[in-house]
Order: sequence, then C-alpha cells, then structure tokens
Amino acid sequence: MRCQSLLPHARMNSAPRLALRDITKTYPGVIANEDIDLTVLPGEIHAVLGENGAGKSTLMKIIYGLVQPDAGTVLWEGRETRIASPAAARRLGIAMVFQHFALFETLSVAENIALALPDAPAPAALAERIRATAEDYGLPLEPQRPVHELSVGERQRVEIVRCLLQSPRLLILDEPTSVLTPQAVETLFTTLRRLAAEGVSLLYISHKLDEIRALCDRATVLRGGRVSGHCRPAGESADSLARMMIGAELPQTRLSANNVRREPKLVLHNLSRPADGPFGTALHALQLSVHSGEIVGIAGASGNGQSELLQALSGEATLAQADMVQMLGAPVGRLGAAARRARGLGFVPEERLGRGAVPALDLAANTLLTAAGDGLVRRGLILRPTVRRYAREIIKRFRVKCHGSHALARSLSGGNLQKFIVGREIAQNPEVLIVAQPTWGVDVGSAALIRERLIDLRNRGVALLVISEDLDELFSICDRIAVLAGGRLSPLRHTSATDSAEIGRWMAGLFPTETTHVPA
Ligand SMILES: Nc1ncnc2c1ncn2[C@@H]1O[C@H](COP(=O)(O)OP(=O)(O)OP(=O)(O)O)[C@@H](O)[C@H]1O
Repeated sequence: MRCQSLLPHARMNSAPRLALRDITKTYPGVIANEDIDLTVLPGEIHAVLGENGAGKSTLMKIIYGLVQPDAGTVLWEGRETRIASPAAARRLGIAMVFQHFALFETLSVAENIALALPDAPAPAALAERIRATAEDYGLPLEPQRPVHELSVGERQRVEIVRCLLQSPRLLILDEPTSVLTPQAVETLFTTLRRLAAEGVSLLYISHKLDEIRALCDRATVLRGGRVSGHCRPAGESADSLARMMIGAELPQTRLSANNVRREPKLVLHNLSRPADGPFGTALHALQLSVHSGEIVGIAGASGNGQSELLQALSGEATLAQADMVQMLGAPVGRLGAAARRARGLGFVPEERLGRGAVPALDLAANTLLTAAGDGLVRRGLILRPTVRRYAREIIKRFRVKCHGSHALARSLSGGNLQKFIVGREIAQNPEVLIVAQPTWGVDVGSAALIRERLIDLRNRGVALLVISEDLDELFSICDRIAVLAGGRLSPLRHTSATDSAEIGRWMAGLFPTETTHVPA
C-alpha cells in the first residue's frame, strides 16, 4: 500500500470540493465499495483507477446520486451532504459525462441540451449560449443540427457542452476517450485542462494509463472494492500504474512475425448494403480478405458503417448476393447467423448487454446462446452439468470475477462480462472470428490476456477480423489494418507500414480512394 500525502501545496488550505469518508456499498454476495476515502480538490483532475470489478462505477454512481451507499459520509465543499438523486447532484454542481451518450437522434443539439437544463432559456437565447460556450472552449457545435448527423466526437461535444452550461463544480468522466480519434482526444484534454485551471474539479475514469499519466494530477487506485493506494500519475510509468492496479506485472502483447501467405478464410467481395435505418450508414463495395493465421483490424469511429458491417458478417442481415461474404471458400452472404456459426464462425458483437448476453440469465444459460452446438445439447435436451462445466471453464480461463456460473450477466461489472463473452466465443475454436471492440472497458491486465488469446488463435491458423475504435489495440495485435469511414473501406496497410497519425486522419474520412485492397 502506498498512501502518501500528495495534496498539491497550493491547494492544501482550500476545503476539498468533495470528500468521501468510509463509503461502503454491498450487493448480495459482494462488497462493491468498502471504507472508501476519496478527496478531490478544487481545480484538480483526479483519476480513479482499478481493474474490472474494483468498484469504480459504483463509487461514481454514489457521487452522482444514482446509488445510495450503505454506510459512510459524503462531504461537499466541507459540508456533510446526502446526494439523493442525479437531480440533487446537479443542483450541487456535479455533472457526469457517461460512456454511452444519452442523446435523442431525431432532436437537434439545442433541443437535446434544453432537455437536460432545469431552467432552459428561450430557444434563441439557448442557441446563442450553446454557440458561445462551445466556441469559447474550442468545441464548435451548430445548435440547430440534428444529432443523427453528428459524428461520435461531435456527440461527445454535445454532452460536454451540456455539462458546461450547468456550470459544474465537479465533472465526472467515465472512459470518455474510448470512442475518440487521437486528434479528438487532444482537443478533449485541452478543454479539460482549461476547466481545471478555472477551478472545476474532474474525476476521470479510464483504463488508458498513458492518458492518465498525461492528464491527471493525482490518482486513487481501487482494488477489490478498497482503496489500495494513491499516486501522482505523471511520476509513474504505465507499468508501475498497472502493478498498483493488478498487483502484478503487466503481461506484454507481442505479435510474432507472420510472413506465410495462406488461404483466405474470409472474403468480402463488393459488399454493399443499405443503411440500417434512417440514421445508419450504407456500405459501398467493400473488398477485403482475411487469411488463415492473420488478424486484420478495421479502425473507425462507430456510426461509419460498423454496425451494418457487423450485421452483414454475423448473418443477422442477409445480403443481396451470396458471394458478398465468403467463408472458407463458400459464399455465405445469404445464410443466417446459426448456419454461419455451424460453419465455424465466432462472433463478438459490440453491445455486450442485450446482444452479447441476456442480462437476466445466468452465465451458464448465456453460454448456451452461442455454444449450444459445442456438445451442450443432445437430442434436443440441454446437458445442464456440461453447460455449467463449460461456463466454469470460461470463467477460469478468462479470469472472470463473478460468483460462478449461477451469477446473472447483469450483476457482472462491464469488463468482466466482456471477458466472459469473448471467452465464450474463443472456447468454441472458431475458424473465423469476428470481434467488435474486444477489450472495450476491460482493464489492462485482462486486456492483455484477451489479446494474448486472440494472438494464440491467429498462430493456430484462425482468421480474425477485429473492429475497434482503439488504435493502440489494433496496432498491438493486427497484421494489417484498414479504416471504415462513411461506409467506405480505406486502403489496407500492414501495421508496420503505417502509424496512428495516418490511421487517425483516415478515421476522419481523409484517405485515398483509388485503391481499396492490397495483397497480404
Ligand atoms: N447492481 C449490481 N448488482 C450486483 N452486483 C453488482 C451490481 N453493480 C455492481 N456489482 C458488483 O460490484 C462490484 C464492483 O462493480 P463496478 O461496476 O463498480 O466495478 P468497476 O470497477 O466499475 O468495473 P469495470 O471497470 O469492469 O466497469 C463487481 O463485483 C460487480 O459485479
């Protein structure tokens, strides 16, 4: 445990903006937060770090009034306070930018913001305030534009400007950069530093340790629901931060050389399909092949055709022509999801709750969702002991923190559920594995484990297609990389022949269109 006095001297005399004392929150069978102390000073950017299930989200929900603690004290600007609801939190000056945006697609930017402001001024005045605030903070926004026209980065701006108009004194950000291009991350950090300079306190949750080192003044580390230490991130390395979080060395992800040209196992041939609904993005003649023993990454901000592509690949959407998707040499574009799985397709969707797992079912039943064909059902009868064993094996191999195969999917922390879903697909030994956001919300230790398992599959000859917004991740595990922007696929590059700056530019749609495919 390394608890030192780390309060910046200049701020020692001012009352903390927020002080939590001995906060405890218990769920059936698990202590999510135990005797947590946390102090956030005015103008401080304070990181909350911890592996999946460490208790970070529970603590933020307590501060934002979404969850009530069982015990402990909350002091707001020196005064003992009970934060009974998010409305009460907002009245105090606490605002939160959630990982998943809560915006209405059909409404304009201004209408969305008006909904969140208790005393919204008349539309013209509000539009003027939005424009002025947005410009002032270098986050340009057009108040009248409908939200469905906005990129993910612009949507996040709406959320942030909405918080800024509430003149927050404490701003909570939960993994705010997971959907942003590297350029957009820089812009966000400039805004956050300026807010801090103006005296706003920030609580920042992220699994991206380099970002925490670049941005945050102090960090509180949680492990197993308790505070395990404090530090100044700038004085730590990403490795030492990881050690504090997981109590062990961080495994290194290494992609061994792969020069062998093997047969394509997954081919997209002029894959076109219309947009999925009025706010979707049509796909335009995508060409791509993924060979046995390689990982191909598709970078890009979601909303650029990612969900249309994923549906076309999984079989949730069938295509106009069968040969638009070919697997193991056979056209599968007109086959449904079950038929494609029976031919050796594994698939991890973007949304873990609802698509990847059924929240109200336990993990054993969730195993059956996709692995029933792996010997779990005989003559129409579910082999319950086998299903439990199968689920327990996934829990063990992927170090899923939960109360065994009986745990309901919704009781798992986000990262632990992700580990379970990825584990379930890998356990089925697919020939072709398609994974969306493999380590989204997963802590560094578990992310390294998942990446290692994906690389193992590649080394055993599986063809993997990884669709992710996390460029660092794509560069660490992919042999080749392309960008999907505006429903079009960029040229495909070997990861050693490009860099995150170029791919970041391409994510904004700025890529050459004359070639769409290079051989492996
Ligand atoms: N509503 C709930 N019911 C039961 N258990 C819960 C509930 N919410 C959280 N938990 C449990 O509390 C613990 C802490 O979860 P929490 O979501 O706070 O972790 P976290 O640090 O935010 O994890 P992650 O990084 O994966 O999001 C976990 O063991 C989780 O399973």
